[in-house]
Amino acid sequence: MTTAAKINQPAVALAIGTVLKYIDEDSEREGLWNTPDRVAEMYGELFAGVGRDPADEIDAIFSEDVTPDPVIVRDIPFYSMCEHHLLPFFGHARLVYVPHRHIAGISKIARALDVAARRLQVQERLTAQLADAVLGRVQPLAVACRLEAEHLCMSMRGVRKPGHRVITTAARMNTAAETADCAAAYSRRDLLDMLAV
Ligand SMILES: Nc1nc2c(ncn2[C@@H]2O[C@H](COP(=O)(O)OP(=O)(O)OP(=O)(O)O)[C@@H](O)[C@H]2O)c(=O)[nH]1
Ligand SMILES: [Zn+2]
Repeated sequence: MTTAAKINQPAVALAIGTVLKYIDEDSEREGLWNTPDRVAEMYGELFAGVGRDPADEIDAIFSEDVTPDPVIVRDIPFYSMCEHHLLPFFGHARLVYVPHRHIAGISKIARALDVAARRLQVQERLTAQLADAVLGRVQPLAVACRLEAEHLCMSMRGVRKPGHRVITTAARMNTAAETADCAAAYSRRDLLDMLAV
């Protein structure tokens, strides 16, 4: 189990205070008095996944009722932070996995997504980290994820395209010797097709 890296809130608050001094014409005004501390506390929440392994969240694994029939979880909301602009990107995730010897507690998949999302991210890496967490911990025959999101750095600034959607996918086959043949029954395309509807 990895230990979460707690952000240094006093140091972050100090830095935010400096930023405020340079971006506001009157950074001493009442409305901003507590802003550095508030933002530091908020960053503690938004970046609570730093130093944690998303796979550790998948700690309810069951060995009964396992059949190799695909399990699909869809429309799990997530919020993450773009590492280029420190602005949110947010949307919904879908995941399909084909059980082998285990099924996962479904809420644990959403927890793994949250841990991976609560750090500075790009959407592609977030998608891959979720697929890898399920592959590593549940050891299914195959798993695929699809994330659909809007990036505020593309909506409220820069190219200014509000309402756009970015779709990223990650598919993983279990290549362990005992599962390779069964996993081969599913192609990446099969899995991604299941997530497209
Ligand atoms: N692939 C990928 N790109 C991202 C993600 N989030 C933001 N970006 C992009 O990262 C790029 C950074 O480009 P730069 O040219 O360095 O930054 P910029 O001048 O602010 O770019 P613009 O956003 O085009 O104004 C932009 O094209 C963003 O759209 C992400 O999750 N995945
Ligand atoms: Zn960005």
